[in-house]
Amino acid sequence: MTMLEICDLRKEYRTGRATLHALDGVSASLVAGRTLAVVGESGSGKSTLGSIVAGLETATSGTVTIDGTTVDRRAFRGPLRRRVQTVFQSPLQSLNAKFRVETTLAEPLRVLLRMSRSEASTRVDELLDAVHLPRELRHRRPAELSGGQQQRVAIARALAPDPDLVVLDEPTSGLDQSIRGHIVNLLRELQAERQLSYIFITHDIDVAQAIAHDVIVMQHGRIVEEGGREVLTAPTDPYTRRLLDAVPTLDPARRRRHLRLEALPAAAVPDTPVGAAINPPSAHPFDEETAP
Ligand SMILES: Nc1ncnc2c1ncn2[C@@H]1O[C@H](COP(=O)(O)OP(=O)(O)OP(=O)(O)O)[C@@H](O)[C@H]1O
Repeated sequence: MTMLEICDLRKEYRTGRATLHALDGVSASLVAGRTLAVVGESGSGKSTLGSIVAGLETATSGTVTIDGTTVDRRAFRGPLRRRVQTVFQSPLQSLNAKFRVETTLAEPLRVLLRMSRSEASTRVDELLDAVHLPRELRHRRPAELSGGQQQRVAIARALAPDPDLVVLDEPTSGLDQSIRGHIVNLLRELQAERQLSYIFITHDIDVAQAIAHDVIVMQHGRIVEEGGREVLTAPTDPYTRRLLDAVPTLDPARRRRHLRLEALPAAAVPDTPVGAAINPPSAHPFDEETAP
């Protein structure tokens, strides 16, 4: 079922006398339980799109609906505040440096799910388990964690209020190559367990291939190509081809080992909806992959 509809979205910024079209008529949709990867060069409008969907910015015109509810500031004062969460490139954008992990994770539970202190405390352990972090880390502050651990805490924080849609804006870009694969695997595992829908913004084509079910390629605020993962292996648009050509050439098997991606059980891949232009689940690039 389509959960997200983006219709003719425009975002303009006035810069002096000029008008910059950060988004210039973007339309897209996302079926529940799937990942829409948004790729494109720097400045193409990816983050602007994610910020509007996440209710962090308002569009100049156009609409975004989530399960039929129009996304606007008012909607984000209601249930959408719980249902849509974000993960950013820098975990420190989501984590308060002064707070211990347990405070960071308990806050959305207390505020958005109205849990008691003891309920929230138990749930903090469950969230740490879900992102494969030792429970003892609950007593640490962000500075006492590695970059990968910080990003796992940021993901746990996004999961805390039990969202339906997570907007991930370059969540692996600040991490070492070896850690990226672990985070991608974690996100895929969480998606399968919780039927999460993702908007995954990235300039990293390998990561996009690893996580995407559907892809949009953006340039100058417009979609220049869209489709299933094959957009990233057999692009038809010259801009997408140039984007892919800019990626250092590694053969696909080496890329997968590079990212340390693990196979998920077949059932973990969301069902292919009827009529969706994407590869069947068995064609997922990592289904046949075993960890190196
Ligand atoms: N607050 C703002 N004021 C003016 N221009 C802005 C503002 N925010 C973004 N822009 C411009 O809008 C365009 C799209 O920016 P956006 O951050 O969405 O691109 P992006 O594809 O996410 O880039 P990157 O990968 O570098 O983050 C850029 O030209 C950017 O300079």
